[in-house]
Amino acid sequence: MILDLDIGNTLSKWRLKDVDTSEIRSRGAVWTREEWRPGADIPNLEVVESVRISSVARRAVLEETVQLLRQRVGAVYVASSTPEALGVTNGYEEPERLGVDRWLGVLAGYQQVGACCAVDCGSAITIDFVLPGGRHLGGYILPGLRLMKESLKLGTRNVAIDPDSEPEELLVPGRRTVEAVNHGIYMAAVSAINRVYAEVCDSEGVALPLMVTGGDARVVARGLQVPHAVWPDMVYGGLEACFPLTAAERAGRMAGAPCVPSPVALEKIRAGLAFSMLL
Ligand SMILES: Nc1ncnc2c1ncn2[C@@H]1O[C@H](COP(=O)(O)OP(=O)(O)OP(=O)(O)O)[C@@H](O)[C@H]1O
Ligand SMILES: CC(C)(CO)[C@@H](O)C(=O)NCCC(=O)O
Ligand SMILES: [K+]
Repeated sequence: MILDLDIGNTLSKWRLKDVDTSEIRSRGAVWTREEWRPGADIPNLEVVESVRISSVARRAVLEETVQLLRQRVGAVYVASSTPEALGVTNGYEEPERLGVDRWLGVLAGYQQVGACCAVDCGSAITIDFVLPGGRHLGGYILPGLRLMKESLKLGTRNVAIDPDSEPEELLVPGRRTVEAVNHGIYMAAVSAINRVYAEVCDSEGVALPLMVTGGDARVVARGLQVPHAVWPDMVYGGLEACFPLTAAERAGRMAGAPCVPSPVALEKIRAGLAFSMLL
């Protein structure tokens, strides 16, 4: 079994993947600040042969995790942001400073569709771009839905946006504090992504496929105006592409990779942008 670990700022997600069949056997999540110690929420390490890790947590968290896993598991692979990988060149001035979850998302996206826009809606919302030919441009970081809400300190932190609500409901003026906050932060996230996507496609002269991942991907994606795919396992896809272990992975197939719709024509994106500038 392969253990894939995605250690985020809030949650550490894991999944167990069968080396022989490439099937996902189980999944779970634990709070990142908690100790990585076997228990109900932790996979059984007895069955694990290799571990692949993406971590954006404090260095100490990763070090402790790796140290513990090395005692029990044959092979431990830790992903890092590099100047170049799998045909993509990292757009950061200091490539190693690009969050590795962003880098893995970009690599997965490029492997799946080539040039693209990769959005991660987690503790932070990140928006990254790769052009045809593999040049990563860099991207944008804004607070995630939860962080925006907590920073307001209006007593609404425990009332989450219902992930099943329709974007139309979420965009009307709120008539209670909790509604005003939820609708406000939803509007902030969704309109930032719509705008940044259009601006970058316009200035680079290319319509890009769009992929969305992270804990808030589903609800945020519903407010996006252009074709897109939700890809919950996008970061894991990057781990698979960097450290292929199964036959399917060696053939370039990532588990759970979605069918990504073609983007709308660049003229349409430009027309939408021109229209929003008039408002
Ligand atoms: N059970 C949950 N616990 C915490 N957050 C959740 C949960 N379910 C959904 N979320 C939402 O998911 C977001 C966290 O997403 P994700 O799990 O992708 O975070 P993360 O990986 O810790 O983030 P990052 O990688 O940006 O640090 C939160 O903003 C929250 O709104
Ligand atoms: C932005 C986050 C927190 C998103 O998970 C992560 O990618 C990170 O810690 N990045 C380092 C800073 C950067 O990417 O520029
Ligand atoms: K993440």
